Amino acid sequence: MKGKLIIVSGPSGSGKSTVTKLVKDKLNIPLSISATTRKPRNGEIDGKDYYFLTKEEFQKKIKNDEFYEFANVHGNYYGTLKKTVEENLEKGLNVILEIDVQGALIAKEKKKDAILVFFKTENLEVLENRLRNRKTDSDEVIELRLKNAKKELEYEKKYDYVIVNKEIEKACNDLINIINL
Ligand SMILES: Nc1nc2c(ncn2[C@@H]2O[C@H](COP(=O)(O)OP(=O)(O)O)[C@@H](O)[C@H]2O)c(=O)[nH]1
Ligand SMILES: Nc1ncnc2c1ncn2[C@@H]1O[C@H](COP(=O)(O)OP(=O)(O)O)[C@@H](O)[C@H]1O
Repeated sequence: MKGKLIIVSGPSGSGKSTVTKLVKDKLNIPLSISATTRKPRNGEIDGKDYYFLTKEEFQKKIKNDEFYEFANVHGNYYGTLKKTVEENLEKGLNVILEIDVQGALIAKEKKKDAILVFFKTENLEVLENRLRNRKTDSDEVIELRLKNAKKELEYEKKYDYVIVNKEIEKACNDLINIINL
């Protein structure tokens, strides 16, 4: 049997990385590492958090048709490599992609039975507090992410499930239940 493709999106700061990492560990789902032209944050490791590429390297991969999907998000390119998705699904492994709303719709077009899960916080104030407390981004970057959050929230209705991330443990269980449906 082939694996399931689960796609997780949500505004920056909604907690999708935190919850997805915990769920992947718990269910033994392999990591799917995206490529990006964003600069690494403190503590981020190339080949673990992302494949950090130059714009030229990224564009070469676009030209060589290496991406399952890609998009420009908050001013940088992000993309999922085809091999990350296709090899694992063929092996019968579930794949979780944590990607933006544009990429999610591209992936859903390609694989109609993909399950789309949208993460959000109770309100924008909580989102802003989480982004500020994370201390990974400058004020300018946070402002842009909050501005984009309002647009991203309009995509919620296109998703199969919505998780309001209040308690981490509850959000993890919600995601596990969706995967196991
Ligand atoms: N389309 C697409 N989006 C991605 C991919 N990888 C990450 N993203 C999205 O890019 C956005 C920014 O990610 P990141 O810079 O890590 O910031 P964060 O969301 O604040 O943790 C998020 O919405 C991610 O879901 C990818 O491979 N493809
Ligand atoms: N349920 C939660 N309650 C409180 N803080 C959370 C919760 N989920 C995530 N966080 C924290 O909020 C911040 C943003 O989470 P993160 O997973 O980086 O979001 P995203 O990947 O959506 O940008 C991080 O500092 C994380 O530790």
